[in-house]
Amino acid sequence: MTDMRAEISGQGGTGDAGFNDYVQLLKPRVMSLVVFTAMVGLFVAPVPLHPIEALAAIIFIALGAGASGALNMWWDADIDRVMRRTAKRPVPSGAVEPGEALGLGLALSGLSVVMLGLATNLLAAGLLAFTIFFYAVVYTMWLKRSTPQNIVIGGAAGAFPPMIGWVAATGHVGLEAVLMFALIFMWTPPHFWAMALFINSDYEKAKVPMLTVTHGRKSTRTHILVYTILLAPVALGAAFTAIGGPIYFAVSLVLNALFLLGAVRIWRRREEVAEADSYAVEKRFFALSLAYLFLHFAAFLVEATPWANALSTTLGWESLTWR
Ligand code: HEM
Ligand SMILES: CC(C)=CCC/C(C)=C/CC/C(C)=C/COP(=O)(O)OP(=O)(O)O
Repeated sequence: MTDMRAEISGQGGTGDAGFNDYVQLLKPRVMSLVVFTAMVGLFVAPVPLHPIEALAAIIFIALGAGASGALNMWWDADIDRVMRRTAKRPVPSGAVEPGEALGLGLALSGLSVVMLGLATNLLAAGLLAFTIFFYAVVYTMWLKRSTPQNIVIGGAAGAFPPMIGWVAATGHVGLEAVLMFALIFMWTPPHFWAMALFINSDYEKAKVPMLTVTHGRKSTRTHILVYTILLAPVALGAAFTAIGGPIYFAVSLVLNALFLLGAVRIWRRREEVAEADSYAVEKRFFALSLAYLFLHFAAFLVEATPWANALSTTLGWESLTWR
């Protein structure tokens, strides 16, 4: 099977991979934010884990996330080879054999799920297994090449990590875990489509039916605005739950105002103008999307500290909170 995929994608691999090639296989940059959201889900949960258990849970969720990245790179080697942004990745560049990427992805998936189950609970392990399956099989092998809604549905995979963290600590799914899921789920389309606006030619070349390819940039701009509008009440609503508070609310208000302004600017942009300035506004919006998610989750973390609790009590925030 592996050899067959290697043949299909026309690559054998030299096999002379260094340690860094294996690290790159785990998509460390993207997964760093994924793991941060999982860590926040774990720390803001109402049941504190023993520090050793918490550290183990974060390590195994990170391993699982990396494993899903390796499986994605194994399956996508043929299109990654065609796209400028991804051509130097370890499998398409030939540094890592396709079979090695598959083997590492499967081994780390199994290891991370079993170890998370042993370190925390079965539900957390089951959710991790489902998330790996959703990203590697449902998104990568099925949706990515078949529908422009690929990242809307597939985005669920990236939304599960804080829920896994929460469940690792509590053993069950709570309202707050669902809200953290919803926040990432609604954030993913503007995050991804902003980037698709300025790397559309890559997807066109690789024949991946991203929204920019199938419906054009104008429609994608409208989609970004719609999802950014829908995202705001989800993000702000979390302020009035047990994981929110006045600091989170203030941070979220500013971030949503900036994100909405950015989305409106993107929506109003004429294509000739965007092309003339090399998609500078779209690139800034993509960078803002990363700060948006990071700062929302950092604010959840701040709200879990004793002095933030004291501030909430002083302001009477509890009376506004849905518990
Ligand atoms: C289906 C969902 C998603 C898609 C299709 C998507 C797609 C992408 C792509 C194609 C890139 C450029 C990556 C590169 O060239 O290395 C990127 C960057 C990034 N994404 Fe996403 N993303 C998704 C969800 C997420 C989630 C859930 C997170 C974190 C919670 C995330 C965090 C990041 C980060 C941190 C970067 C910047 C990486 C860097 O600086 O190299 N993404 N995303
Ligand atoms: C715990 C766990 C298993 C977490 C997984 C989290 C997850 C699904 C993150 C997805 C983020 C991501 C790298 C999308 C890239 O899509 P792409 O593959 O289309 O991007 P590419 O073109 O850069 O390969």
